[in-house]
Amino acid sequence: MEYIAFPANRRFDFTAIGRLCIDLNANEINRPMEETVTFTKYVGGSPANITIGMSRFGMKTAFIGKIANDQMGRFIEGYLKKNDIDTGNVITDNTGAVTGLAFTEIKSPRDCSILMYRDNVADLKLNAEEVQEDLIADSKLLLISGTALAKSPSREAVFQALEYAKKHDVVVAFDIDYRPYTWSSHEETAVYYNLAAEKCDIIVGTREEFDMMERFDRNPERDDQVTASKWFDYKAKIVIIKHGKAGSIAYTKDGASHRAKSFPAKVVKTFGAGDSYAAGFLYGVMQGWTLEKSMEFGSASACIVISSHSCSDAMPTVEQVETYINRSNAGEISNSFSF
Ligand SMILES: Nc1ncnc2c1ncn2[C@@H]1O[C@H](COP(=O)(O)OP(=O)(O)OP(=O)(O)O)[C@@H](O)[C@H]1O
Ligand SMILES: O=C(O)C[C@@H](O)[C@H](O)C(=O)CO
Repeated sequence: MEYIAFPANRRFDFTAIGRLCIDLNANEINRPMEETVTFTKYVGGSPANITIGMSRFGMKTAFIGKIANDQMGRFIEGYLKKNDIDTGNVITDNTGAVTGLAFTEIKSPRDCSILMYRDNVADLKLNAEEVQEDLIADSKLLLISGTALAKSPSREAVFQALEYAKKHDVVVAFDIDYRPYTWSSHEETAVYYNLAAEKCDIIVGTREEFDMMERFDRNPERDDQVTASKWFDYKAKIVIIKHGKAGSIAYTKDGASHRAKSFPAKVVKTFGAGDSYAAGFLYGVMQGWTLEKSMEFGSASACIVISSHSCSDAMPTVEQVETYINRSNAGEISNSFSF
């Protein structure tokens, strides 16, 4: 059954708008960041990670964003180009804004956190006039990421992109991607997340992220099915609620639910699971696979990334994901933690 009809004859399969930042992942792992000394630099930013993942899967990809006019901005742009991501709508800031930094702390495979430096970041200075309509019009799928809604003018840029997507029948996926450090209040977050979600065909988030969106009409009795059903009254065709190691559930407008278990993994760090899962799932849906197969592919993709030190660098190829699935099903991969 086809849940999403993607437009044909578009130059790009997948275009994302939002955060381009730098991950600085602690090299001395399994200890608090107070005790770490060295870090490895990777390109980061949830939408950037997802785009890199889609590109590794062989999709034709592009990015809409803003980078700092410094070495970090040029590092990011060079990495996107090296990964065959079109950067024609990646704008260099001229106001002296800086690159967002995500310092990652790996106290243990189960206890990871991210310290984010987000003051005066270039990615939130993308404005609506800088969003290229012709790029969106030439894309099959547009990904928006929740954190880009946190401040103006990035907020208005996202809504402009949504208007272009609607005008040109571009499918829209919304990765909720709630990062508290970037928002000033829960109420403001819920307002803008709901306004954006109403315009999206696919919505992906964790249970906690949907709870945040339901702030104004929260009902403790609400379950995933009720949460998902709200969005089918708008534009949504697929709503996915992620539950970490417990797997994920996709709900569809026909009232069906589709479940996926997680795969065993030798976990190094937990973050990056959501981005790699989203890339794998969206890739599967774009291939016309069943939701179960797409979720399975996303789940295995996530395991590869959480078993690695990085997020962006670790984004796998189709062959690597298929091999992971086969090895896991053959019992060759166990749930273990690397120490
Ligand atoms: N410990 C784990 N072991 C195996 N698979 C996992 C694990 N954690 C997450 N996953 C897989 O990744 C998917 C997404 O993970 P999760 O629900 O944690 O999303 P997220 O919170 O957005 O991730 P992130 O930590 O990157 O923000 C899960 O549905 C599952 O398939
Ligand atoms: O999205 C962010 O700003 C943090 C990412 O760069 C980091 O790789 C991560 O947390 C992935 O989920």
